[in-house]
Amino acid sequence: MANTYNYINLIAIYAIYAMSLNVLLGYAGQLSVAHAAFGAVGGYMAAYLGTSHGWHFGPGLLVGALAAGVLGVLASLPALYLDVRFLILLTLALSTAVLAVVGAIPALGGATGLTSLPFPTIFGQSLLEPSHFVIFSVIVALIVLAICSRLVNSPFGRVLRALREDEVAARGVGKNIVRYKVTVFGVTAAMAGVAGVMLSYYNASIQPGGFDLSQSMQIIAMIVIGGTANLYGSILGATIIVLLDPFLQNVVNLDPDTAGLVRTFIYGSLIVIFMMVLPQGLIRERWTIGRLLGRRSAKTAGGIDVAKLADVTEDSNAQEAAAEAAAAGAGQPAATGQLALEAKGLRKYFGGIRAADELSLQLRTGQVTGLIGPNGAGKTTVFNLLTRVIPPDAGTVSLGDTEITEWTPNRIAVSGMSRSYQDVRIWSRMTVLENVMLAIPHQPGERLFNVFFRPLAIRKFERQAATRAMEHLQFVGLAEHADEEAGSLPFGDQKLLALARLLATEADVLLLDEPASGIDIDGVERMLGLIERLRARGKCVCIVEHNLHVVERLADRVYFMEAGRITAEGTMSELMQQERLSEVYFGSS
Ligand SMILES: Nc1ncnc2c1ncn2[C@@H]1O[C@H](COP(=O)(O)OP(=O)(O)OP(=O)(O)O)[C@@H](O)[C@H]1O
Repeated sequence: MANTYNYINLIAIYAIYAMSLNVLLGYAGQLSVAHAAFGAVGGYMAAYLGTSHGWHFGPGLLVGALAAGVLGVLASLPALYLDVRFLILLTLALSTAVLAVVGAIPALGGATGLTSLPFPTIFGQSLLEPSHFVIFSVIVALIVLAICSRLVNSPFGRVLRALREDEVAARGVGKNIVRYKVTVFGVTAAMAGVAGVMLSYYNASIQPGGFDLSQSMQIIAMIVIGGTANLYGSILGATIIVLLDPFLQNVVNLDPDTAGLVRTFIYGSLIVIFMMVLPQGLIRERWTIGRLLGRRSAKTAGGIDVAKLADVTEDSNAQEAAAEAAAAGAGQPAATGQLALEAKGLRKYFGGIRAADELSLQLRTGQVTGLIGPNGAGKTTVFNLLTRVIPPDAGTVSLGDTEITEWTPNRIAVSGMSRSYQDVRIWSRMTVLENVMLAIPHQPGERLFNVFFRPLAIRKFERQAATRAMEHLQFVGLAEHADEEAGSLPFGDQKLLALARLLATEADVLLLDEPASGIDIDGVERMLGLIERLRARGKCVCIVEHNLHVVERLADRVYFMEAGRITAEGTMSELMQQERLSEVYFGSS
């Protein structure tokens, strides 16, 4: 029986590790091999305070979690500037550094660590035996499950999933990815700190070796096997990995040393096998207990039932009007022909490549402006400069009367200008509805404080957001696909989804990068019709497009670009008269 309690305690503690890493890795897509090291920081902090300063377990647990959280925040800062692949190296270096430091501090016992930790006491009760500890460890694991579940099933968690799939697109709809990354590193490291404190107090000792890379790999194995982006999967993974040891020793009859080696070999092999054969693990992302019991689970991150929004999809004039109004944004249509955006003297060189030079343009409300030119002329670079995805070497950009040259891309996106991408960049593993909802600006549920302390406000906003998103989907004709995974849509529908997402940002200046490329004739017709309706509602639209028929039909004014410069402008028919344009497009002079 004592053994059973022991395993339950270990499963609970490792489930805390695994669930918190799953939020960071499985949901937010931030690869970290330093999770055990965060546990070490928490564990050492509490153990030191307990052994040297007589601190009680409870305050030590809180301070340990806080210390690990602070280290998590610090680790996130260089992570902001690194491609996700280099995060492994960063966190590996961090893990090695943490263990080297704790191993070198005499007050922390060097390589032998700290031993004879006092028995933990909770509300005056000493937890002397595994059977005493078990209620506490299970309760803490359930609290961590509740916290993680609330986090990932909130609008905040929806943004984390968008970061995992396409950070650029998340920034493009106005999400401050710095805030999300720092928060998720800090919160998950703090939870790892809790696991580290519990593990050291449970073992009554702490050594650097208990938190090394193999421990981190063990936690990663729990996630990969159980299910990335599924918290129940983390608990299952923790159970499998913890019980592997007694299985090898008691069932296969290996001695403890051999069992240790075989176990490490099995982790490594299982990680590789699962990643190749079952990359989402035993329990897939969208599997919930309800779904496993046969209930159809079609809820948004904020818990809104998609089926209940289905009436929006029914065809009626009122809903058409709502969709039209949602697409145009609140309020009256802006007066046609007003200056909405002006760029002056933009310059961008990539080494010796001139992508933009002395480039000035104006975009007006209620008009479609075309940006055309041969491959490599710099058209997409212009969009990148206007939205500051890349900073210009020189020049200014103004949105209305406000200069926005130095603004961040996310600030620009929530201030009235948003863009689409040649390669759509939808969040494939999220539903169609979630893709659109995520782009709605100023959501209270995207703030951590509100996630835990203002659930009613979140629910109310979420209901409104879901309705608005359905109206945008209605506008582009995708409402009946709301609950489908976005990646499963045909490419033409993905382009329409990208347009709906763009409209959800409520921007008045819309930059569309090749909206009609790669789709069939019916799709092109549908897309053009939608853009015309947006223009009629006063939106300022700029399209980059190679298909001159599309430009001719849509654009009120056209800029022709070559080698980073605008070399001609006018209506399409005016430009068609120019020899240079025929030469570039039709190869004649
Ligand atoms: N981030 C970058 N780093 C280096 N060079 C770049 C970068 N972005 C664009 N370029 C270069 O700048 C030039 C303009 O590229 P851009 O993609 O803006 O052209 P484009 O007119 O949109 O082309 P296409 O019609 O083929 O999409 C090209 O030579 C391209 O290789």
